[in-house]
Amino acid sequence: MTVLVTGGAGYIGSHMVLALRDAGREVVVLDNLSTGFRWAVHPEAAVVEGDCGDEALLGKVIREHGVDAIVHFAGSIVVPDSVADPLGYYLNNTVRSRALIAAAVANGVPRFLFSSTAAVYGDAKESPIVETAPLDPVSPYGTSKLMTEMMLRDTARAHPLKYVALRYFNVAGADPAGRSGQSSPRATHLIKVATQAALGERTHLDVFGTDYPTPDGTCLRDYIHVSDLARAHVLALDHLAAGGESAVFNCGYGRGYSVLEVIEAVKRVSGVDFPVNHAPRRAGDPAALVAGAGRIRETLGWKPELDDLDTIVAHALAWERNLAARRQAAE
Ligand SMILES: NC(=O)c1ccc[n+]([C@@H]2O[C@H](COP(=O)([O-])OP(=O)(O)OC[C@H]3O[C@@H](n4cnc5c(N)ncnc54)[C@H](O)[C@@H]3O)[C@@H](O)[C@H]2O)c1
Ligand SMILES: O=c1ccn([C@@H]2O[C@H](COP(=O)(O)OP(=O)(O)O[C@H]3O[C@H](CO)[C@@H](O)[C@H](O)[C@H]3O)[C@@H](O)[C@H]2O)c(=O)[nH]1
Repeated sequence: MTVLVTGGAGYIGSHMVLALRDAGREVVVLDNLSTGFRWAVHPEAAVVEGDCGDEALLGKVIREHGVDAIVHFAGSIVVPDSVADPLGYYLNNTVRSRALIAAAVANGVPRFLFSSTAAVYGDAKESPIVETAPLDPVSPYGTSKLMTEMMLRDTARAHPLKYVALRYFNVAGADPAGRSGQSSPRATHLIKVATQAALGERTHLDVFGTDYPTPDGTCLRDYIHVSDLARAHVLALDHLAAGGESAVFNCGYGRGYSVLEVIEAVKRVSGVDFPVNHAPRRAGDPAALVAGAGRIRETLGWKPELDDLDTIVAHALAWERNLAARRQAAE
């Protein structure tokens, strides 16, 4: 079984490649390296530099490598950018996903995993949010992902293709063995930015909004360790290979931490008291996003191994130090 991983040079995709290689699977990565890094890909995985919307290239890769499962991470991920450039997001996340699904069907690939997001729920009225909650994205990013979920649902009804859509909550941390991590210098994610502040790479951290209807006034999020998330994907592939039905799963631990709690954790773990400013709310931030996380445990037997905020922060910090050392070595 060869698994095609689109976006395998990116943050989450590179951890999936590690998990697949750790499980002894053959892997081919397709990535256009727009935000990913070739060095982030496990050395035993094949790498094709190209676009996941290029149907001719996809057909060639699928046939040459004998691909029988596709895991689709490639996409654009910054919510405010999607508000400024909706058509760019619909092109990269929706139109190109359509091409990839079409190539899967045309070449008889039977299994497909898709990186979806908690953003498909929008401003959820309930917390925790279960998979059957209303789908009402408030950003083009969320809509672009929901449209792909719908394409997969309809395609799976018409063709012999089974799929799993995994709706990630807030992905954080880094490979415990230090082989990969969040490497984009422009990343906007809270834990990444806070570790950069702890290491003096940023002067301070802004807290976007302190007047939310939450216990301390800052937003609640469900932070899931990237390596636990990658293992969930391996189990989802096993589920489909064993004849399991197409499904949609939330990926989170089912517990929310506030922005201030995360900052405290980064200060505690790093031992550095960096400056924190209170700033206005950021557009499009829901107050609370916490996963109803039962379905994935019951269906896939997924058991988190790294469900601990300090562990997530410690691994993120270790990776940030690793990146700093790489930069120094390159100078
Ligand atoms: N990071 C999160 O918290 C989070 C949360 C929910 C969902 N997701 C989803 O997970 C997936 C991976 O996110 P990430 O955080 O690893 O982001 P990332 O930017 O690190 O990875 C995306 C990868 O896809 C590649 N890529 C982008 N467009 C491409 C294209 N058209 N053809 C080929 N390659 C392309 C990039 O070069 C990069 O390597 C995305 O689909 C994202 O929407 C991420
Ligand atoms: O410098 C910062 C960065 C973030 N935040 C806050 O921290 C929380 C988390 O923000 P961030 O880490 O940027 O993640 P989200 O905006 O929650 O989005 C992530 O998680 C979503 C699912 O929950 C996914 O859909 C998105 O792709 C992914 O980027 C939010 O309240 C932000 O306002 C700050 O206060 N200061």
